Amino acid sequence: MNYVVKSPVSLKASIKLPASKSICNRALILNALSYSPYEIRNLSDCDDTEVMVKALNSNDRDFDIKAAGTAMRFLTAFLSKVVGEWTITGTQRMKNRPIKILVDALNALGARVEYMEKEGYPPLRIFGSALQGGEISLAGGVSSQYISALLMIAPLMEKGLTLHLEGAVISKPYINLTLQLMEQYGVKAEWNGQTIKVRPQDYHPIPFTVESDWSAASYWYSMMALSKNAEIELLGLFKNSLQGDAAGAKLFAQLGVGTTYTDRGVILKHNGNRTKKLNYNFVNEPDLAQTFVVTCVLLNIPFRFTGLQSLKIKETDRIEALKTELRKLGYLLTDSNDSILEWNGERCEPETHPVIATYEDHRMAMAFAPAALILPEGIEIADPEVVSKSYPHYWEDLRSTGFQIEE
Ligand SMILES: O=C(O)C1=C[C@@H](OP(=O)(O)O)[C@@H](O)[C@H](O)C1
Ligand SMILES: C=C(OP(=O)(O)O)C(=O)O
Repeated sequence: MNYVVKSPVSLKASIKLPASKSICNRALILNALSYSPYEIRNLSDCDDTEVMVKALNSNDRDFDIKAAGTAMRFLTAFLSKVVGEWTITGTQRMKNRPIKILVDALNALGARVEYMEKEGYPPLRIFGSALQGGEISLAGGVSSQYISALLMIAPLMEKGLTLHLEGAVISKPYINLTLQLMEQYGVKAEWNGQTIKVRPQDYHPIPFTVESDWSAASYWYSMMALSKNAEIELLGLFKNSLQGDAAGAKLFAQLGVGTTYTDRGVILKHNGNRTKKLNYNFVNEPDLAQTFVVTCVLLNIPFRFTGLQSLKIKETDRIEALKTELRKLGYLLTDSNDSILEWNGERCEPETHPVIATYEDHRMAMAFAPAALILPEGIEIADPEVVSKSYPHYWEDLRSTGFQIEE
């Protein structure tokens, strides 16, 4: 199925964004580890959180977490300390997303995790037992989710855990998010330079409410940047958010979108500033990269984005996907070093009837939809249901604000 998305005459929106799946999936693990009697409030109904809820509440021994990176990594660590024999698998893409760094770390800490198919990749067979813990080194430049996964189970290891992170550490705000949430559940860690230390401790259950998702907010910021006449309010976002992607607000200020914080969320307004070129290192906010790439070309703002090394192992190779799909709209992007994407205004003939492929990647669909505000014919998006990974109500929210969406 494809959707053709067409612009509303004017865009007036007050949107209740989905809850952050990163926070939901951590809170679910921490609730389980603290034997919490409390139900998490404002839990997302997105796929990535649903697979986690299902796994944690089932009596099965075999889990399919579909396309959820956090669920794959967090549950692998979690299950390795729950006595029993478990298997965990996911989509075809998940079977090609590396997990060796985490598996090696767990095995070095006393776990027994084996590959069921290809060495280094899911599916996995996990023989859960009490974990000894101790001191290990692991690469910090592939995915922070391995580190978050280990940290959450660390206080329950017999000797605790000392993690030496090797090389540059990517997606650091997600590690901070993990540590902050652990602290809310009563566990302290120390992070000095390249070393994170967690002593043996118990978690304490707390009532917990999940914030709205700053990554999801970015698509509405993009719509604001691309429309002449719009009023957009986004509910449930906080200035002092635990989420690294809250940094998107500052960055969008350079693309003409100002943010006013209220006691119920944010109000977006045009601020009259637009940079001539945007240079930015996305190493801390990889999930915002697609939003900014698409928004910049449509605003005709050249850019040089670095720190994109993790994009190749996400839901799809996002660097390739962006280049291929923007070429259909007449924009020629250049990549280098597997981590840099640039555009200096290079154009080519656009396709007459472009259809944006989404590669089972929610962010491809969500980042391209705002193009409807600029392209006279609207924008056609293939397999639009992919948004359910993090934002199941995305198309309903667009419709509610006047976008026309036809199959
Ligand atoms: O820990 C998390 O919740 C996440 C960490 C990031 O992954 P990497 O650490 O693999 O970059 C991010 O891209 C993902 O959407 C969610
Ligand atoms: C990369 C993402 O998710 P994950 O790695 O958790 O599958 C994402 O949501 O953009």
